[in-house]
Amino acid sequence: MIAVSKARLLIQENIKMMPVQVVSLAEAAGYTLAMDIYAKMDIPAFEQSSMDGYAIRYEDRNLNLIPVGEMQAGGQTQYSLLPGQAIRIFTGAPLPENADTVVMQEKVELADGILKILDKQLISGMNVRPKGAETKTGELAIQKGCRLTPAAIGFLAGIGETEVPVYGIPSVGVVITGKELLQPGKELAFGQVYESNSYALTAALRQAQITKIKLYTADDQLDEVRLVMEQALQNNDVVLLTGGVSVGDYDFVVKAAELNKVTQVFHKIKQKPGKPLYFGLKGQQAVFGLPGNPSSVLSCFYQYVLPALQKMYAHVGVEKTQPGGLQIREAVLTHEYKKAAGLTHFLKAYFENGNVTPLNAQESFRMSSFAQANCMIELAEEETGFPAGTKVKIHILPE
Ligand SMILES: Nc1nc2c(c(=O)[nH]1)N[C@H]1C(S)=C(S)[C@@H](COP(=O)(O)OP(=O)(O)OC[C@H]3O[C@@H](n4cnc5c(N)ncnc54)[C@H](O)[C@@H]3O)O[C@H]1N2
Ligand code: MOO
Repeated sequence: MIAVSKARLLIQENIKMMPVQVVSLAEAAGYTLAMDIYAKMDIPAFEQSSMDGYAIRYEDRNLNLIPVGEMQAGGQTQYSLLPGQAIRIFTGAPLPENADTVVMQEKVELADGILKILDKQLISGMNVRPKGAETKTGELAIQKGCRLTPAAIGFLAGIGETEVPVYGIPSVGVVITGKELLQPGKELAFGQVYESNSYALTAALRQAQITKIKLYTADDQLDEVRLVMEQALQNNDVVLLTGGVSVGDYDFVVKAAELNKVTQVFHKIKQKPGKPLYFGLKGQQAVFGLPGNPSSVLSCFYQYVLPALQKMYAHVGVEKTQPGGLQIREAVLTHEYKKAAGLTHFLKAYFENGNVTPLNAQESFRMSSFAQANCMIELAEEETGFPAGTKVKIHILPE
């Protein structure tokens, strides 16, 4: 058995980033940019009005001006101002030649075809967006490693990009093992339990931007687990198995991984829940054997699988080595908590205003506390007593 810190390190050291691919901007949300993007053009591509009003020559501001035309956003006609002239202009329209300033329509007086400027605060260049104010041709527009948020995608579209190089987001095969499992909605026979791990994992994967998810099921027989794992490895970048990873006579995940030429990196961590967690590699593919108890599955997902996936698609920064995963904070324990030494404990807990309360029902077969939790408390392996008021490390669960 290895320590939690060692397991985290082994995952970070062994997980490799996904190859770079090009995706259309429309499909790019959530990906991480794999190359610097340089602006191909000046944006705005022309001097542009930022207000509805009148385009003028600043030096003419005290004259009686004659409006001689109109420029609408998208209009095709270009005007050239002569001294004493103005052009009616609208937000987004190109400035006429020789104009340098736009006066808001609220700050003019127009009577009998004569325009007077009333704006005492008017300064030269006011209400004009310079050409290239957003990006200049050849300039770095957005850096490699940026996450493609809605804002980043809008920015890239606005400077004329249509596709972007990104780190691929891994596809994930979820293999559910267990003879006792029944789909929810059907009537339970003796000894059966509702299959819930695939639901929790699929939801957690979707929350982590993973959309290519394939589900597989396998009975508790070595040959079947081996075969299904083989199929999952053929079709996915990452394979998550639940159940069958402990020491019982019907636990075949570790053996099946070996038969599939998956190299074990570790099996068993000094932690509760999720002690029998397995991690192996087949080339660049990662295999996680998640201990079957529903709460162990989700706990291991957040602590180990999520940081691994996030490293693969560079969610946590391209050149950086921080582990990713859940956001970590410190909080003050509201109630005393005791545990034995020897295992790191992850407790389902509720965090509010800097305080954290461990919830009831911490057993790994129970999900009711997890369903109410908004964080997990991490209690160190060798520590035993945690009086109320102790500062503890917490991991914030995604909403
Ligand atoms: N002698 C020992 N026994 C066990 C040990 C040990 O160290 N020595 N470790 C225990 C711990 S801790 C855990 S965690 C479990 C992990 O066992 P497995 O990964 O082999 O999981 P299973 O035995 O297949 O199932 C455990 C439990 O979870 C339920 N389960 C499984 N899959 C699902 C699913 N998809 N949906 C809902 N529930 C599921 C299953 O019915 C069992 O109740 O081993 C302990 N034993
Ligand atoms: O690791 Mo187990 O999850 O304690 O039941």
